[in-house]
Amino acid sequence: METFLKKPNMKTKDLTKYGLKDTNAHWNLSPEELQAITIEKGMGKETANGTLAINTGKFTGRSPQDRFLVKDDYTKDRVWWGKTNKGISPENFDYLQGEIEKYLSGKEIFVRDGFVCADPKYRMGVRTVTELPWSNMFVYNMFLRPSEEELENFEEEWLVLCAPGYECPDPKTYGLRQGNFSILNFTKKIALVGGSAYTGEIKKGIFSALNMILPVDKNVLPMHCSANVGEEGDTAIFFGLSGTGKTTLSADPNRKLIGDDEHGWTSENRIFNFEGGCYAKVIDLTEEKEPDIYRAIRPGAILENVVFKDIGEVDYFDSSITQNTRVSYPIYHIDNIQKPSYADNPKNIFFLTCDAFGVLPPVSKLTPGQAAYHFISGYTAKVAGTEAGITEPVPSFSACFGEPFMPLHPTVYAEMLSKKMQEAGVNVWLVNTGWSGGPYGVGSRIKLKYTRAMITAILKGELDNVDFEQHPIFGLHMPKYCPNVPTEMLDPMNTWLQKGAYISKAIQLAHSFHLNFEKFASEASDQIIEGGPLIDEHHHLNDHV
Ligand SMILES: Nc1ncnc2c1ncn2[C@@H]1O[C@H](COP(=O)(O)OP(=O)(O)O)[C@@H](O)[C@H]1O
Ligand SMILES: C=C(OP(=O)(O)O)C(=O)O
Repeated sequence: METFLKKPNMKTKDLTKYGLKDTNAHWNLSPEELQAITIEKGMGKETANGTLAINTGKFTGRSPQDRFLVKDDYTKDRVWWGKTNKGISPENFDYLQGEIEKYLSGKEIFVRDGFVCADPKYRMGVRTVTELPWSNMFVYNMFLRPSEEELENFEEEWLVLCAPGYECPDPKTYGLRQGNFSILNFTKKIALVGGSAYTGEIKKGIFSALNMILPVDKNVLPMHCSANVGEEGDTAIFFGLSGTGKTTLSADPNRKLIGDDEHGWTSENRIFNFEGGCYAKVIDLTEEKEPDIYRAIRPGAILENVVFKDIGEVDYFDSSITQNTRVSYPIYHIDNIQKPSYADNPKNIFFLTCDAFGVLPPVSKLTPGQAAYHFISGYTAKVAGTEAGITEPVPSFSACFGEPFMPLHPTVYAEMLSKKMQEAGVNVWLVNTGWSGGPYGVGSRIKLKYTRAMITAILKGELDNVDFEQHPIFGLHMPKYCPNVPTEMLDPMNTWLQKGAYISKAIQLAHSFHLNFEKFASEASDQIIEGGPLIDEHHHLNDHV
């Protein structure tokens, strides 16, 4: 394998224009080469079937507080400086960019040219320069892979500089909270990742960029969702924050996978994947429960932060490094995929929420007003793992089911979605993949096989003619019957030991919804406001709590 390390770089592509000097740059190495280099450098090892396994070091998940957007003329009047999108000055960005360039200069580095956006009309070139060989292999897995010819003529629109080994020594001086950071500059079209080797930062950085560029410049709605399509061409999309089930539920052997995390909805009535690969969680993974993901773990894939129980054998139940153990793989590691990764307007939209209180029904049908209300609210629990500092489910509201990645005001995305849903005449469903029988600590997480059965029933039209009843507090319409699902669990109140305890918890949650929605109320129509919980929270809270 030494040949790769010693081979002079024959390409003449110029990195000095980015301020990178005297580098030994490897351009677009194959995944096999990158894997061999990773192992040669002692940065990873192989499982028995030859899959690369690496550790990301200190950061095993995203650090949302450390993500920034440059405050300049481009972002000034556009960005909604909400709770997680922090602003940084252009001068501080230039300083950090210069420091990263100095840090990478003189080093052996890895360059990868790839595309994002599978629809040719919206395709965008991204050049990623990484300090580590396996981060580069991640980019090969996750972005769309150009042909040889496309590589020869490749033109990048965005540049990602990823230097996990560079931590800013005096973060406060440069507007940072700590030494690691992830920053987008829309004017320079550069994404910087410093101090963190969590590969998710690279893909979520470009996702955040697309969440600005696509609606502003291209009239495309960007969505934090997975997507698949049935034999009849019926597309389904699954919105949800991290850990709610986008990847798991979209991997359905009976349907073609379009993508597991990020999609655009065009004005030409098309849903397209931004990416060329998947990034699945592998904690507690078994072949029986998640066969498609399990079988995608083969040479070419990269396992992150897993623990080996024996030579070459991974213990997927070991969370001693992190709960957020992962695997990235090119989408073609899944058998049943849509090629290319786009399809027609969706017929069904699922909002996945992982309700840690055990209040929301496992499945319910939403009216247009409820759909807009729940999209803007983005209620879920952050599940242990993906975000730094989250060790048990924490209820949260994340607008558009992806607030940390959305630079514009949530109502911009919500209005686009409502219009598209109306035009396409879709059904919208709220699916709780979280708790049943009580809150976290008392009840238990809804079994994957039941969630799958609910989704399958909907996709087959089996809930089209069943009776629904309205939830007394949330106003959601719950089916009274669903094939292959115990009927008593369809109304969550039945699963709690004490009805009174359920009602007070539900009212409490409804109250949180109302409080969260206050900041959006002035911009929301009556129809949307009426889509919220039915109760007047103060009156009922007094009655019941
Ligand atoms: N009822 C359920 N529905 C979906 N996922 C579930 C369910 N119960 C447990 N899980 C687990 O929750 C995790 C969901 O993660 P994932 O599909 O990667 O979410 P996302 O793609 O939205 O980040 C997986 O580890 C899956 O096995
Ligand atoms: C990679 C991420 O997305 P998800 O957890 O939804 O896969 C992330 O949020 O860091």
